[in-house]
Amino acid sequence: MTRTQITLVQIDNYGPWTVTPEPRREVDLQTLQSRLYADLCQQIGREGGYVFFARFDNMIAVTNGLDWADHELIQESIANRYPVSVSMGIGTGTTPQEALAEATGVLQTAGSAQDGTRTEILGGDVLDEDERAAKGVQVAHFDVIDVTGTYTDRVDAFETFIAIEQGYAALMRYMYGQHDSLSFFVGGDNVIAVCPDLPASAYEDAIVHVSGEVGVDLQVGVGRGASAHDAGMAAKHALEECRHNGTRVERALPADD
Ligand SMILES: Nc1nc2c(ncn2[C@@H]2O[C@H](COP(=O)(O)OP(=O)(O)OP(=O)(O)O)[C@@H](O)[C@H]2O)c(=O)[nH]1
Repeated sequence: MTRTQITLVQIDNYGPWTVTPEPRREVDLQTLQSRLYADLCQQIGREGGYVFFARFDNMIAVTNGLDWADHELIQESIANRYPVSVSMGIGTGTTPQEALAEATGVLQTAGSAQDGTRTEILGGDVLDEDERAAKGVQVAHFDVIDVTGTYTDRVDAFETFIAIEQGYAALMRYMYGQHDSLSFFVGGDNVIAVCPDLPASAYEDAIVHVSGEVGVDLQVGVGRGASAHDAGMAAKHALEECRHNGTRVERALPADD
């Protein structure tokens, strides 16, 4: 059974900071946001976690391999090196949706994202040792079939961008609404969904739905592991199987599944 640990990372009091004492240069904000994201990717990734940029001021991480001390260290390191600090809410659940709702509740209960006195919150529950060792993360790596031949080499780059974003929007809504899964665009034509235990038919239905709604054709590899990294690598290999076999859905799940 999946048991996902999700960490919501929120930049403290960021809205007011972006306009104090006057609006800050947009390129500087973009640089700060992308550096902070890259930094978190590296720090969370070192422990096998994944972090997604989401809205950049709110980033969502799958942190099954990270304990309380790991979170504390990351938070301290960010505050020491950036002009902003971050708060972190941690939640766990049998679905990613449930875990994120819990993580969000931790920060919302502590106060507003735009409260200058609510800074560096660290709260919530982490998985216990047994749960951390279990293969509790399911990752589905979706990509567009032949994006290069259908879009990149044929149509205007902005038309391609719109098509990919529409596919992403249709997929993220479907996977969240139907399957309590959290899907994130990760670049190119790729979307990574963090999912609970789902049968192959759920992924097939999602692909049919997106194709019917916005005409974007997807394939998906699904993996399972003790960390997002392990599950994600298995998913990438399964996606290669799709390419090799010409199939839409391939799953690489542990033998005891
Ligand atoms: N983040 C991320 N991006 C990737 C990955 N693989 C490919 N990409 C991006 O996706 C783009 C398209 O690559 P592909 O999906 O291999 O190309 P394709 O034409 O759709 O080919 P098929 O997927 O084999 O149908 C690349 O230019 C990269 O930007 C990946 O594993 N992760």
